[in-house]
Amino acid sequence: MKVAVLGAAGGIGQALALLLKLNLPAGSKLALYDIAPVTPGVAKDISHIPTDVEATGFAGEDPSPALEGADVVLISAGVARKPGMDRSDLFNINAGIIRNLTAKVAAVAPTACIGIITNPVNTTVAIAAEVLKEAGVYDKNKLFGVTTLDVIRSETFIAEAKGLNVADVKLNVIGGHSGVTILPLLSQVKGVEFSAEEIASLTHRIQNAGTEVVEAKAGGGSATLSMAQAACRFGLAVVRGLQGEQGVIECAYVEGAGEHARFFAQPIELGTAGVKAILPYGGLSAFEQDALTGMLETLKGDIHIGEEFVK
Ligand SMILES: NC(=O)c1ccc[n+]([C@@H]2O[C@H](COP(=O)([O-])OP(=O)(O)OC[C@H]3O[C@@H](n4cnc5c(N)ncnc54)[C@H](O)[C@@H]3O)[C@@H](O)[C@H]2O)c1
Ligand SMILES: O=C(O)C[C@H](O)C(=O)O
Repeated sequence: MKVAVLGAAGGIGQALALLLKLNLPAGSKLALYDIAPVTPGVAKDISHIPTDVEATGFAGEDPSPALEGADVVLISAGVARKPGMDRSDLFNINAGIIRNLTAKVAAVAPTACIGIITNPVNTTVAIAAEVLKEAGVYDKNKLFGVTTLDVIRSETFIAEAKGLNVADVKLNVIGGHSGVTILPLLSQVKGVEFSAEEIASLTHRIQNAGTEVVEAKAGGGSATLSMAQAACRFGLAVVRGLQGEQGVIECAYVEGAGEHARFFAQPIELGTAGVKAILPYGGLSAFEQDALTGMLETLKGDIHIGEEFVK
């Protein structure tokens, strides 16, 4: 199994590279690419860690050597928010980066599963899909917006608020990855009751958790370490599915049947060819139904911007 990380010298990329070096199955290959000249050094650095994962690093304008033979490509290349910015403010720079990198993936590793971390995810995934389509290699079962950070935040905040063992907290987070489009289904957490105030405040905290980190980092960027853990969890799930493990389930932002929007974050089962099945996300409370209805215009608008960018 070969996993490539594009944007590997960044805050997410370096931490993700470390986690993958520690956690990928024995015999895996890990290719790190970034425009930053330090990238071969990042690979050299983690290559001294004694695990059976071979790390190589590539810098410069061309990601092709990192992509050759890749089964999974995780993309975190691009700029991050500063206080006062929305994720959509990153579009002007990140849209072009995702377009160019996805075109390289289409040319060099056209059957790879691609996980997009770069913001604004609601839009960058639509850009990647259109680029892959233009290249004639789009497989909707192999393109994912990585929304796992919303899931791990939900698990953490709910466990803290209710005094639960975090390992016991399971829920789906559906919709997209920004503001009101992030919808944690708190009503599905087993064994706890939430008051209406708790539902409102926990939902708000999960939706604004990215901003919480951006403000706390005071101009030094956005979430990197928690994001790396989230991307590692998701990347390993994709690898486990590709290797034939049964019952591998995560939420991700994928193109499904389009009941709500072309792309929608929802629970999926991963298999040997990417998405094996889109799973039902379960019943919604009245609060969640309203929130779902209320987000759709924003989500569809974000997707439309991505589709138009490529046309
Ligand atoms: N999906 C999520 O939940 C989530 C969470 C956190 C951050 N993000 C997003 O991830 C992205 C990266 O965040 P970060 O904190 O790692 O930023 P960063 O600035 O620390 O790292 C970005 C890296 O991308 C590299 N880069 C830029 N253009 C490139 C290109 N064309 N090819 C290859 N590499 C390129 C830079 O050299 C840099 O090393 C941002 O867009 C951020 O908003 C998403
Ligand atoms: O908030 C950001 O800009 C980064 C990321 O999307 C996050 O949720 O932390």
